[in-house]
Amino acid sequence: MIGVDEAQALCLDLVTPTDALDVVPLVAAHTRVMRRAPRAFRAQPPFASAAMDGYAVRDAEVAVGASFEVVGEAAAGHGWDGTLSPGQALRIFTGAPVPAGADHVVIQEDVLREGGRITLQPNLGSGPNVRPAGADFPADFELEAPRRLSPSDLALLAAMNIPEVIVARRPRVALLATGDELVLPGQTPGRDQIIASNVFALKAMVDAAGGEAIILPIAPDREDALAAAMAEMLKADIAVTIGGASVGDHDLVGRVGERLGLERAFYKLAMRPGKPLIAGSLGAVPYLGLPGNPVSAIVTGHLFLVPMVKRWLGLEDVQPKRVSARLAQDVGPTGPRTHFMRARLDGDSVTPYARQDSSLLSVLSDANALLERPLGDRPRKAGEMVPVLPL
Ligand SMILES: Nc1nc2c(c(=O)[nH]1)N[C@H]1C(S)=C(S)[C@@H](COP(=O)(O)OP(=O)(O)OC[C@H]3O[C@@H](n4cnc5c(N)ncnc54)[C@H](O)[C@@H]3O)O[C@H]1N2
Ligand code: MOO
Repeated sequence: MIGVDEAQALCLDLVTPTDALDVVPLVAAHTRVMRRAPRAFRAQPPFASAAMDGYAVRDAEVAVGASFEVVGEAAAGHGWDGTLSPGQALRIFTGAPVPAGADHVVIQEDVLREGGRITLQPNLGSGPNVRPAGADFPADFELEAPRRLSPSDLALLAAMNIPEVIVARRPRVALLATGDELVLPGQTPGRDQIIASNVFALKAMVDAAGGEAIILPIAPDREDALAAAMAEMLKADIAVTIGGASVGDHDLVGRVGERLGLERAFYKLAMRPGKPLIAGSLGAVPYLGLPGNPVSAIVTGHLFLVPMVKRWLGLEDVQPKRVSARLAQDVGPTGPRTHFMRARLDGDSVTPYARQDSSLLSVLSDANALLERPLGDRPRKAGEMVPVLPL
């Protein structure tokens, strides 16, 4: 069986970053992946501007007791066109262009004004209270791409006078739950049935990663019906089945996939939970066959599906973040599979849950991290540093 790192690399290899692009206005661009680096063509601020309300003067003339004649006024949006001469001051407000000849704004609290003159007072601050032109960004500034646009990115793009951005289209990710035992929430389950659950977590994860998950009708454990349902996924950008991946008589996904031209990249990996994962191409569509156990499906979704969505969008840094944390308690040795233990991360202290069965959604919901225990690892003591994946 292959290891987790190799499996992650093979899954990414299945995906080509899309060249399907959308042009969207800034108001619709939050979390979209910007693919072209836009250029500002205008510095910010575009002129030296006052950082405080007060009086613009020459820095060389600033001294306690110095006195100036006030010759005019500048406010934000309303500059003053002249040039200050020695001995002159300009009344100025925050955001106004600093006039030629001035390079210091004395704040009004440091000034005594009498009629048309000001005198600088003993508590004089140091200044200069002037924001140079281009202090935020220069005229040739480019915002690096690809990037997933944050709220601050949107403000920066607006300041650059960019009203719309070129972003990757969202990948359509088809999610197909399989199994005769499943019904949707709100339906009435039969005596031997349970509620399909993990598809809702996977949809939320895909959507949050920048994709557009489509939940297909549940497919039964019959070859022809499953083949028809899986054929629907050939229209998607990424295809995902859930369940039926293991070795049981009713685990049909691999076999049916092959009828539809599935080329496997791998089947099974040394990971707990998630061993019976299938990865490959279904026709031309990147495909994952996730195991059905809810925790297995969600953990493999986190480690393999979400990075595939991000790669499709054109992002480079796609793997889940790992941090280092201190074990809060002793843990035993691991077996032949890397164990992603459901855990609680508090500050830099990590505690695995006692119950680790891959059916336990209540434990996963309480968890906020996965404690990664490499395969064949020795017992570890409380206080040792270990890798952790925040959820
Ligand atoms: N003899 C062996 N049996 C099993 C092995 C093995 O190696 N040899 N592997 C086990 C492991 S590990 C896993 S994980 C499961 C995965 O099996 P499948 O992918 O075939 O999943 P199913 O059998 O369809 O379902 C497993 C379990 O999860 C429930 N399920 C399925 N889909 C959903 C859903 N959408 N929402 C909620 N719950 C779901 C299903 O009812 C089963 O209880 O196989 C082990 N067996
Ligand atoms: O690998 Mo299974 O996912 O342990 O339950």
